[in-house]
Amino acid sequence: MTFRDEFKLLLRARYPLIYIPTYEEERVEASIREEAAQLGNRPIYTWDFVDGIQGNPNDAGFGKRNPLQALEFVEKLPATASAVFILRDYHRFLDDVAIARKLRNLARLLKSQPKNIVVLSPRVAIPDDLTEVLTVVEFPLPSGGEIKTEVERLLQATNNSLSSKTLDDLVRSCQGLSMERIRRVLAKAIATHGELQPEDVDLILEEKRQTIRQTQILDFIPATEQISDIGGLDCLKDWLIRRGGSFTERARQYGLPHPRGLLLVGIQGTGKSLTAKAIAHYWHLPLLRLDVGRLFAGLVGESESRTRQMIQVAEALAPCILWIDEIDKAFSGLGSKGDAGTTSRVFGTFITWLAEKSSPVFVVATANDIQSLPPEMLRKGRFDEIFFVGLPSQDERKAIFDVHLTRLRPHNLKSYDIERLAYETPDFSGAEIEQTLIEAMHIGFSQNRDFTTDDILEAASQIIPLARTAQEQIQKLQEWAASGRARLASKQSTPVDVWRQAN
Ligand SMILES: Nc1ncnc2c1ncn2[C@@H]1O[C@H](COP(=O)(O)OP(=O)(O)OP(=O)(O)O)[C@@H](O)[C@H]1O
Repeated sequence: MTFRDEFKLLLRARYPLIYIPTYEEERVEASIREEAAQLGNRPIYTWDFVDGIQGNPNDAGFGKRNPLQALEFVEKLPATASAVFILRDYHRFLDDVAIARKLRNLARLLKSQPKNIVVLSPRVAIPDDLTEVLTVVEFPLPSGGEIKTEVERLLQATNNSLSSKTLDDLVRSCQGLSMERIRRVLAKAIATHGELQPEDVDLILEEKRQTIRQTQILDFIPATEQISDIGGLDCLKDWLIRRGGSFTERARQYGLPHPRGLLLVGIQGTGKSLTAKAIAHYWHLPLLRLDVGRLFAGLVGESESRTRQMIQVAEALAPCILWIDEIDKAFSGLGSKGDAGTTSRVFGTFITWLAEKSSPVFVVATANDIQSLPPEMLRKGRFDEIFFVGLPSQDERKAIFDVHLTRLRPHNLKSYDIERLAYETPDFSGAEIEQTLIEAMHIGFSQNRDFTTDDILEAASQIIPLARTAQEQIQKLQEWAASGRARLASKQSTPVDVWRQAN
C-alpha cells in the first residue's frame, strides 16, 4: 500500500491520531493537502511552536508557544466540522503529562468527528502511554516517478534536454535521497556548468554516499570481488549463478519473484563477507552494509527509528543488496538482555519487514553463532535459503590457494605446489590461508627473493587455526548443519561428511 492509500484509509476510518516520522515536512504536507482536498476539501490547520495555528485568518497564531492550547483549538471547532490538524515537531511535547492526557481524551472524542490530528516528527519518539492511540504511518522517500517529474521540471526550467538513458541514470542515482536533497544537489550541478549533464551522476552519487554515511548505520561498500574469487562453496555459487538474471525486467515478465535473501552461517573467516560482496558485484547492485552495533548505540528509542530509517533508505535504493554482518550479535539473548524491550521491538520491525517486503532488497545476513539467533529468523519465508559455510575441504583449500596465488603471482603460479599446500593445511579457513600467504611473502621479501612453497608451509606451521582453539563452537555448528536445517555451501561436505566431522 502506498503512503497516500494508507493515509486516505486512516482518514476515512476515522483514525484520530496519526504519527508520521519524516524529515520531509514540505513533501508530506503537500501529500496530506492533496488527500484532504480529495476527501471533500477537508480544511487543513498547521501548528508549530513559533507561529501557532495557521490555516484560518481568524485563529492565526493561536496556541503560539503553547502546545496544550494547540490541542484545545481542536475542540473549539464545531463537532460536525471536518479538519486535519498538522502538528509540527510535536514529538517534543509528548512526554508532558497534560499533553499526553489531552491527546488520549481527544482520541476518544474524535472517533465520532471527522477530524484527524497528524503529528510530524523527524523520528519515532512515542511515550509508552501513547503507543495505543497514535498510529504510525511511514512516509517513503521519493519514488523514481516523483524524482523523474522533478528532474523534468528542472530541465524545462533551464531549457535543457537529456537523452532518456541519461535521464534514467540521473533519476536512479537520486533514489534514496530526500526531495530537498535532490533539489539541492541538482541546483549545485546546474550552478557548476549551467545545465544537467551525464557526469552529474557522480556528483549525485557522492551526495548519496554522504547522506547514507550520515545515517551512521548504513555504509556503501564498493564490491569488486567476483564469484570466481571465492574458492570452493560450489553449492552456494551454483545457487547464485542459477539466479543470475533474476533482477532483470525479463525475469519480472517471466513471472519470477525477486530473490529475497540469504542467511550464511559458519565460523569466522570462511568467506561469508566475501560472498556478500561477490553477490553485489554479480548482480551489479549497490551493496549497503548495516552496522548492527551502531543500530543499538545511542539513546533509548533511537534504535527503532534507525531501523525504520535503514529500511526506508534500503527500499529507496532498491534494487540493492543489504548486508547485515554478524546478525547473531544484534539479536542474541532476546528476552534476557536488560534492554530486551528495544531489542525485541527492533527485531519485530525487522522480521516483519523481512517476511513481507515486496521491494527488491536482497538481504545477505551473516552469522557465526546459530545458538544465539532467534528461531523466528530461521523460519521459512524469511530468507530464500540458509547456507552453512563450513571449513574448506582439501579440494576447497586447493581452490582457495589457487585464487589467492593467481591474484598475487599470476605469472608464476606453476612454481607453487598447491596440492601439497592444501594437504598440509587441514582445519585452515580461507582467511587463515590468506594470512599464511601474507606471512610467507614477508619471509620472502625480508630475504630479497620471491616467496616459495616452503615459505608458505613454514608460515602455516606458525598459525594455529581457529578450528583448533574454538573446537566447541565449531562442533555445535557442525551438529546443527548436520541436522539438515541448512543447506551446505560446499559440494564436498555431504550431510554425512559433516556428521562425521562432528562426531
Ligand atoms: N572461500 C574463500 N575463497 C577465497 N578467499 C577466502 C575464502 N574464505 C575466506 N577467504 C579470504 O579470507 C578473507 C576473510 O574472509 P571473510 O571476511 O569473507 O570471512 P567471514 O566468513 O565473513 O568471516 P567473519 O565471520 O569473521 O566475518 C576474505 O577477504 C578472503 O580473502
